[in-house]
Amino acid sequence: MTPLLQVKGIEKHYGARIGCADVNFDLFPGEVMGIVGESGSGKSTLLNCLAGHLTPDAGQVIFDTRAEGPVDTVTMSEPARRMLGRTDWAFVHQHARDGLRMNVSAGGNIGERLMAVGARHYGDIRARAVDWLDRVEIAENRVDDRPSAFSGGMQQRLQIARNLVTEPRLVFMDEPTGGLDVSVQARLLDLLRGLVRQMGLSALIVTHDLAVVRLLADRLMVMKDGHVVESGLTDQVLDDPQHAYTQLLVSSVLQV
Ligand SMILES: Nc1ncnc2c1ncn2[C@@H]1O[C@H](COP(=O)(O)OP(=O)(O)OP(=O)(O)O)[C@@H](O)[C@H]1O
Repeated sequence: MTPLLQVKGIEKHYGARIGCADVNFDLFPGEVMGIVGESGSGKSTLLNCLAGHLTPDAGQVIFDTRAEGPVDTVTMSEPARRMLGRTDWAFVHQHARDGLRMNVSAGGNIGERLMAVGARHYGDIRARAVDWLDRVEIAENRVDDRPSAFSGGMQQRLQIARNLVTEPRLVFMDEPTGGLDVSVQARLLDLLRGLVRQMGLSALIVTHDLAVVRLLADRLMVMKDGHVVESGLTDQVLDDPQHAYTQLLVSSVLQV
């Protein structure tokens, strides 16, 4: 099987400071990879390098595109990368307002993504928007409301609907449950788990919350000071951590 994503020697510095270095891994279709580590370990830098938001100083990010097969997204043109962002990729931000258009209705937020990939028929677009609102447990009668009228949890669910409606080949998620109340997090996590399973999603999920990776990720990479210090199957890494830092990370949570 061709990997969906091949990450080779990715490195990013901010002046003399290491953002991330020497990151190598493959992601296969239908796989969910968790990236964990404490604050400042380089998780967001890595995710942003992979999603084309930051240009790495070195390395390759080879993505198996729908249109042309495997392509290095680091060296591809900016317009081509932006097109990938609208078609093959999706990015779920920690703060829903970074991933939503706050002055556009909920239905419009979902419909816009569909139009970006060529949908034109108003009735079809609206029907799919309503269907996706339902899938993320937002009542149909909220379709014309703006996200600013939604709670934080609803906004996050809307952001997820907007991202998944076009059935992207790869979903990047940056702390998708961060900043929400614990009970809201649990519900969102449950919903995400259902969607990941139903859709067979391929995803990269950055989080500092081991419960998130325990529930969602097949595999795990543990980062410290910009480097991957341990990786493997999620259950294996969490139940039998080999690296002292992973042991510390796991033991610092009571129960995951
Ligand atoms: N724009 C920037 N300019 C300078 N240094 C940065 C910048 N962004 C990140 N860094 C540094 O790069 C390193 C990795 O940061 P990064 O934000 O990727 O970590 P993180 O694991 O995602 O942390 P958090 O969970 O707090 O977001 C840190 O030392 C950080 O201070």
